[in-house]
Amino acid sequence: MADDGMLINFDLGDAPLARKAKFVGGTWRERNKANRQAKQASQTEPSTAPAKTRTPYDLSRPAKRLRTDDRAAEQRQAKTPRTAANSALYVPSHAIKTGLVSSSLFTSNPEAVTKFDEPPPEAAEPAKPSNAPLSEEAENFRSLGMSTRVAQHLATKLEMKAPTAIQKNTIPQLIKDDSDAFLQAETGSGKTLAYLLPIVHRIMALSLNEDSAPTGVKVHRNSGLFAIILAPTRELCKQIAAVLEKVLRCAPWLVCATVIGGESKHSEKARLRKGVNILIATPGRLTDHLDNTKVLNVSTVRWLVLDEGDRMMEMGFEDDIRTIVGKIRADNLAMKNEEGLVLDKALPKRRVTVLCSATMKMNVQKLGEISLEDAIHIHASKADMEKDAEAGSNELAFSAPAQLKQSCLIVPAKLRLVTLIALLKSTFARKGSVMKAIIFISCADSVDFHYDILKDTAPTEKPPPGDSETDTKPNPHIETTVSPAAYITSPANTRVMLHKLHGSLAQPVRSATLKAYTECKDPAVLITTDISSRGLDVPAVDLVVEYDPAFAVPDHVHRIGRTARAGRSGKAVLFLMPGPEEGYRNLLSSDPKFVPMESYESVLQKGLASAVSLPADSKAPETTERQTWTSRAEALQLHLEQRLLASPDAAGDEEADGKNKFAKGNARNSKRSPEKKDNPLLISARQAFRSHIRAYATHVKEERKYFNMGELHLGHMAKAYGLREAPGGIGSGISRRTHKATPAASVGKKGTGASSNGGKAGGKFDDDDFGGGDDGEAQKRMAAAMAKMARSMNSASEYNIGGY
Ligand SMILES: Nc1ncnc2c1ncn2[C@@H]1O[C@H](COP(=O)(O)OP(=O)(O)OP(=O)(O)O)[C@@H](O)[C@H]1O
Repeated sequence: MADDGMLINFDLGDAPLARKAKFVGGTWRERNKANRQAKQASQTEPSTAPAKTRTPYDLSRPAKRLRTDDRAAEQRQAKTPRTAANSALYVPSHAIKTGLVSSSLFTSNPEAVTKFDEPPPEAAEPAKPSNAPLSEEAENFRSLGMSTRVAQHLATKLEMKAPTAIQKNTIPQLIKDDSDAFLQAETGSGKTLAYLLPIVHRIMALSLNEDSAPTGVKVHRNSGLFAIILAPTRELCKQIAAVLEKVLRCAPWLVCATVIGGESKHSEKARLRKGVNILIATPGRLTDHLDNTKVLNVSTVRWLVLDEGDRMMEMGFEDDIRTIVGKIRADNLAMKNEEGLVLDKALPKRRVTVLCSATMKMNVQKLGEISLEDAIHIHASKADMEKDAEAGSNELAFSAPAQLKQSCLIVPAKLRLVTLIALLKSTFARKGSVMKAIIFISCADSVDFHYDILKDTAPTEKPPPGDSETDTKPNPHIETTVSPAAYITSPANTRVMLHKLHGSLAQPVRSATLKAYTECKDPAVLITTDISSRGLDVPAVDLVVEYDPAFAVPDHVHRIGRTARAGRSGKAVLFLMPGPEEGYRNLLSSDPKFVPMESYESVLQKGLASAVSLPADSKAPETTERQTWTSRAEALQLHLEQRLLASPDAAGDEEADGKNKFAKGNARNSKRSPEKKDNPLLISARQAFRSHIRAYATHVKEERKYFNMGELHLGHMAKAYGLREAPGGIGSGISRRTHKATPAASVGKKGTGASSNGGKAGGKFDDDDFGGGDDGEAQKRMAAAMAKMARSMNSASEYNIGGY
């Protein structure tokens, strides 16, 4: 037993606990006598043992004190009403009976080896935004070659008067030239409009000339499909479609549509039959339609855009993209041979492929080989171009927006959960300072657990927003994904709304939750997986917390890029643990000062400076104003652990009745009698812990020296899930080796969403769990196998399994 962190997992029984003193030296008789005397002394006068004989791992004092104090506290609680003053720590009687003793939060934690950086001086000039629109005087959309009609529409209806740097460099190029292009620019720099505007402009030019006078050619929805935009996720497709619809309001005769997984194929077919000019699709679903929907004619397609191309490759869409490119190429040729393109005066003479991403990886080059011919590489600035050239083709070349303030927080495993709560509490302490935050977590099970533990248990007086502003009826799709938060509220922000989003949720739930988060008028937190890391554009996001580090650096860049968009400010905090993980900071930036290191103590001190508001049905008293931040952190941790230990009836929602997926999974896998119900929160925590550990093993090969399974303290990590059980119990089957997942195992765990792999550490991984997992052929084969399975399942999510 290495330290007291592990002791949380033992049932200590009722016998007094004392560490046996070991006597060395002297004769056997003398040692025996000394042992006998020590035994007698410990039986009669346990408290008189000299303090110096206690080791840091001495169990006797805390165990005994806790239990006697708690018994007394229990009796007091029975007699007197509990108030904030009379007890800070409430321990339920069953916890006392089972003898569960929590290890101290602040002992035996590994020290950070890196020295903490001084906070940046207050007077420091804030960095100039690098992804903001340019000045109106210098540039406007008209001067880039856009028609007056579109430029005016952008300025008056969309409040976009000047282009961003990437738009300035891309729009004239794609209007005048028919070359393929690769757009690479920071997150939030307006890449979507950079490729959409030239397409819209050129399609509009078929029917309207420069002065918006009719050309005599009538274009309508049945004139042909001119552009296909592929994106990796349904959410991103919907978002691109929403931007395009706004732009097309100035050309209502043009129609766009989406074909994405999770939607009714029947209604998608009906829409395609009616006619569509610009189609936004996920690759899997488009391939499906190309195979099965005769009415989908791609012979007139002049643009193919691959948005977030690197992500699509990671997700195993390579074959789909090859099929799509091949089909368009073949149909274009057939069309040309037959009658030639009638409408091709304003349209490109050849099919133009545009590749678009904030991050460039080797797999993008592969994608380029499949789809691009002599592509022009378009950057936002000359500096970016030079940086990219310097980095060379084998290097990762990307950076975060200059105005984005990054920091990393070195938090020992045991303290992770309380530190997260403290960070969020101080984030929402002032009204209006932060409106929206996103917390990235490695896997869906862990998202579920953190949502469950952080949400308030009180029935909401005001229902979460429905589908429209006037809709006062609660939206059933968000019943289990949107809730007011406990713990992180403050007197200034008494209502902070909590949202959860991951790929294992049904599509209507995903869409409704994202909408609720985007439109939420209260301060809002989104707890999510990497499903939200790409492309998601919610301008009001002020803070991104990477509670679990990304599986690969490019994913980190996309995650933090959800804030500081289009010139706005933003902050990103990365949680790392003391030890090898500290080295990861150097990977994020060649200048470590760029990502300053903060101490968790300061976060706890700030966040727990005032009392924490506990969930409405909590039996524990509020933490008191008189407590110090350390005792408040301990009380909070104890309270969280006790919530997991409460009887299912006390936890008491429908989950306890077996409706909860975790409860079901537990009943299936548990060796105990199925009647014995566990608290659903405890089941959720165990499941989340297992999945977290498995996810930890899937960091990309180059980064595993920082995220080393061998260095992970399972007992300490369990505490971050409020668990007191032995890692041997909750983590059984977890291998400390980082090994490549096999397709079969992966598919199994994906498919079931619970531990279905023969009692091994199961758990629901999220969409992206394999995105950054393992390298090489095995990874690719796995992704391809899963993509194939998704297609054969037909209903399978485009995003739900590594491929989609
Ligand atoms: N010219 C402009 N003026 C003002 N705002 C703009 C302009 N162009 C784009 N935006 C806004 O900038 C935000 C980011 O745009 P967009 O989502 O296209 O960025 P992106 O570069 O694709 O980011 P990511 O790489 O994260 O997907 C959006 O809210 C968009 O409305």
